[in-house]
Amino acid sequence: MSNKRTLHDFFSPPATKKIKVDTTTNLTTSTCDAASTHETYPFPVPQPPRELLDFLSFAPASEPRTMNDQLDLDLLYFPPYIPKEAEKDLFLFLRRELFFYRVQYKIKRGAIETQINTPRYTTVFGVDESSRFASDGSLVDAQTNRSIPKDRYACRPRPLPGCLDALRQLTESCTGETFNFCLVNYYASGNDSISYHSDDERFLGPEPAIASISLGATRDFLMKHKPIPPSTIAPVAEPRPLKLPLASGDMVLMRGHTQANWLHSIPKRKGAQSDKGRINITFRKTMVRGGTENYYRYNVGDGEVFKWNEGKRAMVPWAEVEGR
Ligand SMILES: O=C(O)CCC(=O)C(=O)O
Ligand SMILES: [Fe+2]
Repeated sequence: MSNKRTLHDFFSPPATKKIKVDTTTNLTTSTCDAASTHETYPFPVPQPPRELLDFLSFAPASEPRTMNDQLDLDLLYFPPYIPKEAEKDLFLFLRRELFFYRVQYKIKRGAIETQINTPRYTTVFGVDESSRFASDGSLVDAQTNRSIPKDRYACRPRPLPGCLDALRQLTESCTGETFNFCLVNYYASGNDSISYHSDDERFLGPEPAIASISLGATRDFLMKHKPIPPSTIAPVAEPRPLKLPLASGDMVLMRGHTQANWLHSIPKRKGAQSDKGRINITFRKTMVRGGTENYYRYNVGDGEVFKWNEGKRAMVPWAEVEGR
């Protein structure tokens, strides 16, 4: 669990090579100071300032606590993971520079259709294991390296911008896991939330590892075991619910049997810090196409783009900002 390669190395071009900016595809690779662009991005995402990257490369900022003393629970908790010197600037940078969505969709149960308004801002980057992004930003088949068939995806997968890809690399080296997706949540206030769920979709494989980084306002992360049928009660203590008050810079790695057996949530919150925003970044590994479709549908959707507005101190529709 060490991180010998610095983020400086990651962003610096190799000494012998010239930075190559591909003008035909509107994509710059993340090895230089140029902003990350892609035909699917509404606007470019700049690289973080050098000092921020320097501090980030000292992650993890603490030794992790293993939490596996309960039935099916397997967590690594880093309080904190992001160094103190970087946590606030990273929060401000990501809130200011990323594009977000407020996804709405309908679910049908029997004859009843319900409108769901996702109670937080979301955005997502990445593609499942069947494909990868070539250096020109196009998608190629992971096995053959040939362009993917046009109908492989109904959605339009987006590569991780340099800032999130640097965090991904760091997190891979700190956890020994590998990730191909990055989901970002922005909770604008204590009124935004995520209800109890588990990230146990089949497209993540049998024992998915999910690294979850918190920035900004402290929010309670609640966990509870899924109901255990009475007949299968094992001769172990009944699992107790957990409450982790996740502070800015903390990371929780959920792995092993956790997703299959535990639910987690960020409930609405009143009082302390409830007027402050919080960013959550999760890194995951999606095995098949269905996962890519699912993540873009529920984290980008087809609604308008939001961007942080410093004057209004709020996410506002990007079209409004641009005067389009
Ligand atoms: O915001 C968090 O800490 C949790 C987010 C989460 O559970 C998810 O995106 O699946
Ligand atoms: Fe989750």
